[in-house]
Amino acid sequence: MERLLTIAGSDSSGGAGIQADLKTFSAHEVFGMSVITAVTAQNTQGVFAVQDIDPGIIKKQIEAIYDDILVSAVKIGMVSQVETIKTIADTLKHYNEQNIVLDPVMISKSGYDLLQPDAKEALIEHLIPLARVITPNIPEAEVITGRSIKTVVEMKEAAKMIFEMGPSYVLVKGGHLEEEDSTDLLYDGTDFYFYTSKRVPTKNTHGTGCTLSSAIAANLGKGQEIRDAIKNAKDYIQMAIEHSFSIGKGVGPVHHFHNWYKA
Ligand SMILES: Nc1ncnc2c1ncn2[C@@H]1O[C@H](COP(=O)(O)OP(=O)(O)O)[C@@H](O)[C@H]1O
Ligand SMILES: Cc1ncc(COP(=O)(O)OP(=O)(O)O)c(N)n1
Repeated sequence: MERLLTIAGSDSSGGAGIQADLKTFSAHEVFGMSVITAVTAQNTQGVFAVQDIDPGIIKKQIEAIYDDILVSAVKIGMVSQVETIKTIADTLKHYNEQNIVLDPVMISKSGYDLLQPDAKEALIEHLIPLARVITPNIPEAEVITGRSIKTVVEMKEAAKMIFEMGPSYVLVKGGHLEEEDSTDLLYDGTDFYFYTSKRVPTKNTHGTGCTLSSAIAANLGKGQEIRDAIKNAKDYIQMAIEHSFSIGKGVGPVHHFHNWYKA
């Protein structure tokens, strides 16, 4: 069985972060493992506090896994601070990990800084070059490139700029563009590929980015080619959003299907 690792933060409400990643891995019938970078106190209404995990313990968690278990692919989510980023990058380089999906988590939908503003440069310098695929949403792509993105043409320009930072592929997600469809675009350094789905009219989109990146990692871990991995992950997130639901008073979580592709 494929062995998938998520390196990310914990979401106490279970909709995003490590919890969403592990649910996604289970739904894809791969074995999930986790390295926790931070513990957040959050629910459907917002993020209220963050406790970063000591970088030494983050390193030990990664070593404990790699010294014992062959990892099929890794998803990286919330990395919080400069020392966390450097530690993850150095340790994954030590183990020569190539199959990395980087979700450059920066600000929660409720507006909380999940990446400290002074850590942006470290993310660009140390983690982006290691990524097989990076999956920024539009606000994240704007921060990384320093450019405003309001159109598909601007999404393409941003993808090109981010590609120059060293990942093998860039997937700019279009969930934040207010259009009838939700279109993500992949850039491989030469061509653009579009992944379009009908926008689901729901407020319950907590954890969409985490789920999509984990599904891509699971598919890559199974040996799928990048374009199939993204197409299948996009189908998964579409179904998960279509079946999202309200818990609590705010933005509810997406639903994770087991055996969804056999349904
Ligand atoms: N309302 C929606 N209907 C259908 N797909 C959506 C919707 N909102 C987001 N998506 C899709 O979910 C994934 C995550 O998108 P996005 O919201 O851009 O990222 P993030 O969750 O990181 O902010 C993308 O594939 C995007 O196209
Ligand atoms: C611990 C943790 N990690 C990541 C996120 C961001 O999740 P995302 O799916 O990108 O979007 P929102 O959940 O913020 O809607 C998070 N909230 N918590």
